[in-house]
Amino acid sequence: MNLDGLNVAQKEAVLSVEGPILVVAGAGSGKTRVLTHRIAHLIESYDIFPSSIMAITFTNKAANEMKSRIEALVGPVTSQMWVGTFHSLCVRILRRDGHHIGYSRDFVIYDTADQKALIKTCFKALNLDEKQTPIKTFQYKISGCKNDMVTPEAYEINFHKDPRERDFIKLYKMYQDKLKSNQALDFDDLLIKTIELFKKYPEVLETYQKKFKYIHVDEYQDTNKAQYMFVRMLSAKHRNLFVVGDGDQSIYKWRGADIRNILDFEKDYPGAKIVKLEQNYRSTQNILDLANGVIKKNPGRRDKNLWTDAEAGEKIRYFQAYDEKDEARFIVNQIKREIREGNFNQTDFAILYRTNAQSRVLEEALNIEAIPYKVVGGLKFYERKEIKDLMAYFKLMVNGYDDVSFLRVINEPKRSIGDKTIERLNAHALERGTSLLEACATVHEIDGIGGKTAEAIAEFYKIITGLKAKLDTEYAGNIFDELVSGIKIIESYEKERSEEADGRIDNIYELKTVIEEFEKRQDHPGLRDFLAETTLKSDQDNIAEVEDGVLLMTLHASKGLEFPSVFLVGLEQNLFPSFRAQDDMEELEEERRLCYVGITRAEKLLYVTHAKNRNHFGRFEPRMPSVFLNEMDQKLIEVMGERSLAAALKDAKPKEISVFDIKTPKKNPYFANVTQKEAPVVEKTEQTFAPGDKVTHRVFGAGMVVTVDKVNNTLTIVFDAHGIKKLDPAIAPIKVIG
Ligand SMILES: Nc1ncnc2c1ncn2[C@@H]1O[C@H](COP(=O)(O)OP(=O)(O)OP(=O)(O)O)[C@@H](O)[C@H]1O
Ligand SMILES: [Mg+2]
Repeated sequence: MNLDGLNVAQKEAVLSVEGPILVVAGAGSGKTRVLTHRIAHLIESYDIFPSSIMAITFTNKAANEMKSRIEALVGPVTSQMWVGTFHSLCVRILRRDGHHIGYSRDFVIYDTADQKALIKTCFKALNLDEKQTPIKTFQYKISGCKNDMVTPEAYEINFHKDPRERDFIKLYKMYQDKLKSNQALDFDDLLIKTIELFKKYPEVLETYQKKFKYIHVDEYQDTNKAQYMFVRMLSAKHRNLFVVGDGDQSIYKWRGADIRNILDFEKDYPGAKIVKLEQNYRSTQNILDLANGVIKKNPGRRDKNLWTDAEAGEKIRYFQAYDEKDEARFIVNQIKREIREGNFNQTDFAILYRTNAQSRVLEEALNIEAIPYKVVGGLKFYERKEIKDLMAYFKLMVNGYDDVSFLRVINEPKRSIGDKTIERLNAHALERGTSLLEACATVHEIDGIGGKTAEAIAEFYKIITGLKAKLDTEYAGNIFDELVSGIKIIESYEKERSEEADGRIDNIYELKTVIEEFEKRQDHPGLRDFLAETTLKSDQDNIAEVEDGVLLMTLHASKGLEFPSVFLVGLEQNLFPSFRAQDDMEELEEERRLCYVGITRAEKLLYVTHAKNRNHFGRFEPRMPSVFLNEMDQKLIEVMGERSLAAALKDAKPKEISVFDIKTPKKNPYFANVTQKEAPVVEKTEQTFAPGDKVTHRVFGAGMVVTVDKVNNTLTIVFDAHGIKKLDPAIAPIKVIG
């Protein structure tokens, strides 16, 4: 096999055939390339059967990419290898051998929606109240347990004394039983059950161990406990495990990824060969220097200095925008200019942001200039669930006959209105020849709908018709506010306390911003007009969406990918780094790794932008530049706008942008309601903490202290909905609750 396209260190890795091997290296140093070449080399030079090779990665996109890279090297035999995501490989194993542990080969896989429906059934059976604990909370908790391989039984042993955990224990057990009796597995189970199979049936494990003589894992730094176990068991016999990763790119702690898997590789696999790659083939030296400078600020990492043969390249282009629209306009103008000057094609650009809600303004700016774009791994703004729901409310206000919109929102957020009730309402409407909405007016006359359900429907009717009456007199922004508070949609997402729900809340406020901006351009209250305009616009959006457009995606979705020109946008405190990092060092370090991932996606040109003000939660607020901007070497930066980075940072008084100085976390509007309900939180306290203490944190909610480290002054706390965190008790807004 031709190894010309590899450097010395890469060759060393590719030519290592036996034993455990870890390739640990920074971004763009060819880890994925080494992994695919190694597989090709095994086949071509050692006549290894393709069917004895396994290669694992994290996303379907990455798996397909890997397959085609291998295929380009060795041709169609690729199809005999097992190349896939952890989940897809486990499915294959369970289809063949799941019968040992009671699963037929036709088991079904439950996606998140199915999973939710099943949890709901369990809620009913156990008489649990969805309003008290949202289904999502338990859904995340189950997933968290499974990622850490904690069974219901194990959970019970640890937490049975805690009365607040009893419901969860019952639910988790019932959920597992029902999955089993439905012959169903959820995503997390795919791994868990495979491991269970291997543990209970060593002879089954042995056949796979014998079959897979060579196992490969890309992005090893993001494996969680279950994935780690899976790999460990499979490779135990031959010990030919080849993993590649970069501790600096571990960005999935919130999904249970454990960076220690990579740090401990030598310990876990004695005699392992470690190969380090230092030459980067992706980016210019300026881009690399910037990345190195930022990631260096993370303590406790092994320093590695990426270098490149490539030229210094363009400087990093910095722009401070007046607000998010100005930022979007700047980006679009730059894209247009670069294309016009023949430097890049439209497919060469990627815009990376921290939160999904940021895409809206960017999409709009691209639309105005008719630049085709594609939102990768996510939905366009107007296709997102919460936005569609609110738009359906508006449609229903404008047109009470719109039964489709009615059905979309009658039980959204949850009002305990089930299929039976809908059938009865429908029959009632048919009988009277009215719309479903009108049928609600006389809900108390319908047989079989009574009590709370009837009240909920009556309330729904009241809200819609009440707002309908104001459509021509009241400003759309106010109607929006009344609707959102009337249906309690924010509260319902707040209760979930998950990243996903936080994103949805962001989007809801973003919609308010859109509405208010629209209205500013009108001389009359304009919800009707707004609705008409956006419906048209979102149709046009579809026209603009093409495969070869500008790419928009979150930083998380960009891992492993590369683009000639990258915009890293919204570099502002409490956005990137996220507000979650404001009093949590570990979160901040994870955000910094995310920043490193973002910077290192760029090949030739990198822009970093931030806005001085931003519409956020429906308010126009001043923003502080991100602490990461402060960490960027200004010598590498070229100022694009009127204001230099130095000036922006000076204005913001460096003190204010150092997260280390923040003692009192700013109140976060997400949690405004939650905070009000809780007892006042003592900020700086003389409280003492002991392992086992139940605590509540203003942002992360309820949790339990696991360890108290007096030397470093940190507490390790397991939060119900946010996993394990290390916090400084002097800074974090925590309170012992008994
Ligand atoms: N020896 C080499 N000669 C030429 N190009 C190379 C070489 N090694 C890697 N490359 C190219 O450099 C780019 C980055 O490689 P690759 O994606 O494998 O890096 P990586 O370490 O997996 O990055 P990440 O950490 O971002 O996943 C790719 O375009 C790859 O083809
Ligand atoms: Mg890679």
